Amino acid sequence: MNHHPRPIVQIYGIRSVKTARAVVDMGVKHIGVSYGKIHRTPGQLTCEQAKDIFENVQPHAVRVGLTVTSDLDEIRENLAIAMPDVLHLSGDIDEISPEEILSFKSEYPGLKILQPIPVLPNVPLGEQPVIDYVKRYEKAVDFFLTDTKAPGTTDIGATGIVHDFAIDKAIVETSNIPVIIAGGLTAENLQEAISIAQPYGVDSFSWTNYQDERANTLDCKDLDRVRAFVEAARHE
Ligand SMILES: O=C(O)c1ccccc1NCC(=O)[C@H](O)[C@H](O)COP(=O)(O)O
Repeated sequence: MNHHPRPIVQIYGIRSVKTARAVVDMGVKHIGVSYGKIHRTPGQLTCEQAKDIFENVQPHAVRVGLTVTSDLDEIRENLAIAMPDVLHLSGDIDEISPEEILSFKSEYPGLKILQPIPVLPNVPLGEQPVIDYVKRYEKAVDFFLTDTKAPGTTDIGATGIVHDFAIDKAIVETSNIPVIIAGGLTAENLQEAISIAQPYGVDSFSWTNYQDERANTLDCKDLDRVRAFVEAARHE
Protein backbone atom coordinates (compact mmCIF):
# COMPACT_ATOMS: atom_id res chain seq x y z
CA MET A 1 0.00 0.00 0.00
CA ASN A 2 2.06 2.95 -1.30
CA HIS A 3 1.58 6.45 0.08
CA HIS A 4 3.74 9.35 -0.99
CA PRO A 5 4.91 12.05 -0.52
CA ARG A 6 3.77 13.29 2.89
CA PRO A 7 3.80 10.53 5.44
CA ILE A 8 2.37 11.02 8.89
CA VAL A 9 4.90 11.35 11.71
CA GLN A 10 4.95 9.15 14.82
CA ILE A 11 7.27 10.18 17.64
CA TYR A 12 8.25 7.86 20.50
CA GLY A 13 9.57 8.74 23.92
CA ILE A 14 6.61 10.97 24.84
CA ARG A 15 6.88 11.05 28.63
CA SER A 16 4.95 14.20 29.64
CA VAL A 17 1.84 16.14 28.67
CA LYS A 18 4.05 19.14 27.93
CA THR A 19 6.13 17.22 25.37
CA ALA A 20 3.04 15.58 23.87
CA ARG A 21 1.39 18.96 23.32
CA ALA A 22 4.59 20.50 21.92
CA VAL A 23 5.19 17.78 19.31
CA VAL A 24 1.53 17.71 18.21
CA ASP A 25 1.74 21.48 17.69
CA MET A 26 4.69 20.79 15.35
CA GLY A 27 2.55 18.47 13.20
CA VAL A 28 3.24 15.08 14.78
CA LYS A 29 0.15 12.86 14.31
CA HIS A 30 0.95 9.76 16.41
CA ILE A 31 2.40 10.18 19.90
CA GLY A 32 4.15 7.07 21.21
CA VAL A 33 4.03 6.28 24.91
CA SER A 34 5.71 3.21 26.44
CA TYR A 35 3.93 2.22 29.65
CA GLY A 36 2.82 -0.56 31.95
CA LYS A 37 2.27 -1.69 35.53
CA ILE A 38 5.33 -3.91 35.47
CA HIS A 39 8.50 -2.02 34.71
CA ARG A 40 10.04 -3.75 31.69
CA THR A 41 12.08 -1.19 29.76
CA PRO A 42 14.11 1.89 30.70
CA GLY A 43 12.03 5.01 30.24
CA GLN A 44 8.72 3.16 30.54
CA LEU A 45 5.97 5.22 32.20
CA THR A 46 3.49 4.07 34.80
CA CYS A 47 -0.10 3.52 33.67
CA GLU A 48 -1.12 6.65 35.58
CA GLN A 49 1.47 8.79 33.78
CA ALA A 50 0.30 7.40 30.42
CA LYS A 51 -3.35 8.07 31.31
CA ASP A 52 -2.50 11.71 32.09
CA ILE A 53 -0.86 12.12 28.67
CA PHE A 54 -3.68 10.33 26.81
CA GLU A 55 -6.32 12.50 28.52
CA ASN A 56 -4.55 15.81 28.03
CA VAL A 57 -2.98 15.72 24.59
CA GLN A 58 -4.84 17.53 21.78
CA PRO A 59 -7.93 15.52 20.78
CA HIS A 60 -6.86 15.11 17.15
CA ALA A 61 -3.62 13.35 18.12
CA VAL A 62 -3.49 9.57 17.74
CA ARG A 63 -2.38 8.06 21.06
CA VAL A 64 -0.17 5.02 20.61
CA GLY A 65 0.58 2.89 23.68
CA LEU A 66 3.52 0.49 23.61
CA THR A 67 4.06 -2.70 25.53
CA VAL A 68 6.92 -5.18 25.26
CA THR A 69 5.11 -7.88 27.24
CA SER A 70 3.42 -10.77 25.47
CA ASP A 71 1.27 -11.55 28.51
CA LEU A 72 -2.25 -10.62 27.41
CA ASP A 73 -3.55 -10.44 30.99
CA GLU A 74 -0.83 -7.95 31.85
CA ILE A 75 -1.81 -5.91 28.78
CA ARG A 76 -5.47 -6.04 29.86
CA GLU A 77 -4.48 -4.66 33.29
CA ASN A 78 -2.60 -1.82 31.63
CA LEU A 79 -5.49 -1.00 29.30
CA ALA A 80 -7.92 -0.90 32.23
CA ILE A 81 -6.02 2.15 33.51
CA ALA A 82 -4.75 3.84 30.35
CA MET A 83 -6.47 3.23 27.00
CA PRO A 84 -4.67 4.39 23.83
CA ASP A 85 -6.18 4.63 20.34
CA VAL A 86 -3.55 2.20 19.04
CA LEU A 87 -1.86 -0.62 20.98
CA HIS A 88 1.74 -1.23 19.84
CA LEU A 89 2.83 -4.83 20.47
CA SER A 90 6.59 -4.46 20.64
CA GLY A 91 7.47 -7.79 22.25
CA ASP A 92 8.48 -10.99 20.47
CA ILE A 93 6.17 -11.24 17.43
CA ASP A 94 6.16 -15.04 17.62
CA GLU A 95 4.59 -15.01 21.09
CA ILE A 96 1.18 -13.60 20.05
CA SER A 97 -0.40 -15.21 16.99
CA PRO A 98 -2.67 -13.34 14.55
CA GLU A 99 -5.58 -15.45 15.83
CA GLU A 100 -4.87 -14.41 19.43
CA ILE A 101 -4.69 -10.76 18.35
CA LEU A 102 -8.06 -11.02 16.58
CA SER A 103 -9.66 -12.55 19.66
CA PHE A 104 -8.04 -9.96 21.96
CA LYS A 105 -9.18 -7.08 19.73
CA SER A 106 -12.78 -8.26 19.88
CA GLU A 107 -12.71 -7.41 23.62
CA TYR A 108 -11.88 -3.77 22.86
CA PRO A 109 -14.13 -2.27 20.15
CA GLY A 110 -12.34 0.62 18.47
CA LEU A 111 -8.86 -0.29 19.66
CA LYS A 112 -6.39 -0.53 16.78
CA ILE A 113 -3.25 -2.65 16.78
CA LEU A 114 0.18 -1.66 15.50
CA GLN A 115 2.38 -4.68 14.84
CA PRO A 116 6.11 -4.16 14.32
CA ILE A 117 7.76 -6.30 11.68
CA PRO A 118 11.24 -7.09 13.01
CA VAL A 119 13.88 -6.26 10.43
CA LEU A 120 17.43 -7.50 11.01
CA PRO A 121 20.13 -5.09 9.86
CA ASN A 122 22.70 -6.44 7.38
CA VAL A 123 20.58 -9.50 6.51
CA PRO A 124 19.21 -9.75 2.92
CA LEU A 125 15.43 -9.71 2.41
CA GLY A 126 15.40 -13.32 1.22
CA GLU A 127 17.07 -14.50 4.44
CA GLN A 128 14.57 -13.08 6.95
CA PRO A 129 10.85 -13.83 7.31
CA VAL A 130 9.48 -10.29 7.05
CA ILE A 131 7.17 -10.91 4.08
CA ASP A 132 5.78 -14.04 5.76
CA TYR A 133 4.95 -11.94 8.83
CA VAL A 134 3.16 -9.36 6.67
CA LYS A 135 1.02 -12.01 4.99
CA ARG A 136 0.17 -13.74 8.28
CA TYR A 137 -0.56 -10.68 10.44
CA GLU A 138 -2.24 -8.24 8.04
CA LYS A 139 -5.67 -9.77 8.62
CA ALA A 140 -5.37 -9.15 12.35
CA VAL A 141 -3.77 -5.72 12.76
CA ASP A 142 -4.31 -2.13 11.59
CA PHE A 143 -0.79 -0.84 11.03
CA PHE A 144 2.63 -2.35 10.48
CA LEU A 145 5.83 -0.75 11.73
CA THR A 146 9.01 -1.85 9.97
CA ASP A 147 11.43 -1.63 12.86
CA THR A 148 14.99 -2.73 13.45
CA LYS A 149 15.44 -5.72 15.73
CA ALA A 150 18.85 -5.81 17.31
CA PRO A 151 20.38 -9.28 16.91
CA GLY A 152 20.11 -11.30 20.14
CA THR A 153 17.11 -9.39 21.58
CA THR A 154 13.44 -10.40 21.78
CA ASP A 155 11.71 -7.03 21.83
CA ILE A 156 11.61 -4.87 18.73
CA GLY A 157 12.74 -1.29 18.36
CA ALA A 158 14.35 1.72 20.03
CA THR A 159 17.70 0.67 18.57
CA GLY A 160 18.74 3.78 16.63
CA ILE A 161 20.01 1.34 13.99
CA VAL A 162 19.08 1.76 10.35
CA HIS A 163 18.24 -1.19 8.09
CA ASP A 164 17.99 -1.54 4.31
CA PHE A 165 15.22 0.77 3.03
CA ALA A 166 14.63 -1.71 0.18
CA ILE A 167 13.18 -4.05 2.83
CA ASP A 168 10.76 -1.28 3.90
CA LYS A 169 9.80 -0.85 0.24
CA ALA A 170 9.12 -4.58 -0.18
CA ILE A 171 6.95 -4.57 2.95
CA VAL A 172 5.01 -1.46 1.82
CA GLU A 173 4.39 -3.01 -1.60
CA THR A 174 3.23 -6.33 -0.12
CA SER A 175 1.04 -4.97 2.66
CA ASN A 176 -2.66 -4.21 2.30
CA ILE A 177 -2.60 -2.09 5.48
CA PRO A 178 -0.72 1.16 6.22
CA VAL A 179 2.99 0.80 6.97
CA ILE A 180 5.02 3.13 9.18
CA ILE A 181 8.79 2.85 8.84
CA ALA A 182 11.28 3.07 11.73
CA GLY A 183 14.81 2.18 12.69
CA GLY A 184 17.58 4.75 12.92
CA LEU A 185 15.63 7.43 11.04
CA THR A 186 16.93 11.00 11.24
CA ALA A 187 16.16 14.32 9.56
CA GLU A 188 19.16 13.57 7.35
CA ASN A 189 18.25 10.09 6.04
CA LEU A 190 14.47 10.51 6.06
CA GLN A 191 13.97 11.77 2.50
CA GLU A 192 15.95 8.86 1.09
CA ALA A 193 13.89 6.40 3.17
CA ILE A 194 10.59 8.02 2.10
CA SER A 195 11.46 8.15 -1.58
CA ILE A 196 12.46 4.48 -1.60
CA ALA A 197 9.74 3.02 0.64
CA GLN A 198 6.80 5.43 0.08
CA PRO A 199 5.31 4.60 3.47
CA TYR A 200 2.13 5.73 5.18
CA GLY A 201 4.19 7.06 8.09
CA VAL A 202 7.64 7.55 9.59
CA ASP A 203 8.70 7.02 13.21
CA SER A 204 11.55 8.16 15.42
CA PHE A 205 12.74 7.63 18.95
CA SER A 206 16.52 7.44 19.33
CA TRP A 207 17.72 10.24 17.08
CA THR A 208 15.04 12.76 18.11
CA ASN A 209 16.08 12.35 21.75
CA TYR A 210 18.72 14.48 23.38
CA GLN A 211 22.07 12.81 22.77
CA ASP A 212 23.22 13.22 26.38
CA GLU A 213 22.07 12.20 29.86
CA ARG A 214 18.71 13.96 29.34
CA ALA A 215 17.74 11.00 27.09
CA ASN A 216 17.21 9.02 30.29
CA THR A 217 14.79 11.50 31.85
CA LEU A 218 11.11 12.35 31.44
CA ASP A 219 12.30 15.26 29.29
CA CYS A 220 14.11 13.11 26.69
CA LYS A 221 12.89 14.73 23.48
CA ASP A 222 15.08 17.32 21.77
CA LEU A 223 12.35 19.51 20.27
CA ASP A 224 14.72 21.01 17.68
CA ARG A 225 15.45 17.48 16.43
CA VAL A 226 11.73 16.63 16.39
CA ARG A 227 10.98 19.82 14.41
CA ALA A 228 13.73 19.00 11.87
CA PHE A 229 12.35 15.45 11.55
CA VAL A 230 8.80 16.72 10.91
CA GLU A 231 10.10 19.20 8.32
CA ALA A 232 12.10 16.46 6.58
CA ALA A 233 8.94 14.31 6.42
CA ARG A 234 7.01 17.18 4.82
CA HIS A 235 9.63 17.98 2.24
CA GLU A 236 8.66 16.85 -1.27
O1 LIG B 1 9.69 3.59 23.65
C1 LIG B 1 10.27 2.68 24.25
O2 LIG B 1 10.63 2.80 25.44
C2 LIG B 1 10.55 1.38 23.56
C3 LIG B 1 11.11 0.36 24.27
C4 LIG B 1 11.37 -0.87 23.65
C5 LIG B 1 11.06 -1.06 22.31
C6 LIG B 1 10.50 -0.02 21.59
C7 LIG B 1 10.25 1.19 22.19
N1 LIG B 1 9.68 2.23 21.50
C8 LIG B 1 9.32 2.17 20.12
C9 LIG B 1 10.07 3.12 19.37
O3 LIG B 1 10.94 3.75 19.91
C10 LIG B 1 9.85 3.30 17.91
O4 LIG B 1 8.70 2.66 17.49
C11 LIG B 1 11.03 2.78 17.08
O5 LIG B 1 11.50 1.58 17.64
C12 LIG B 1 12.11 3.84 17.03
O6 LIG B 1 13.29 3.37 16.46
P1 LIG B 1 14.61 4.25 16.63
O7 LIG B 1 14.29 5.62 16.10
O8 LIG B 1 15.65 3.52 15.84
O9 LIG B 1 14.91 4.29 18.08
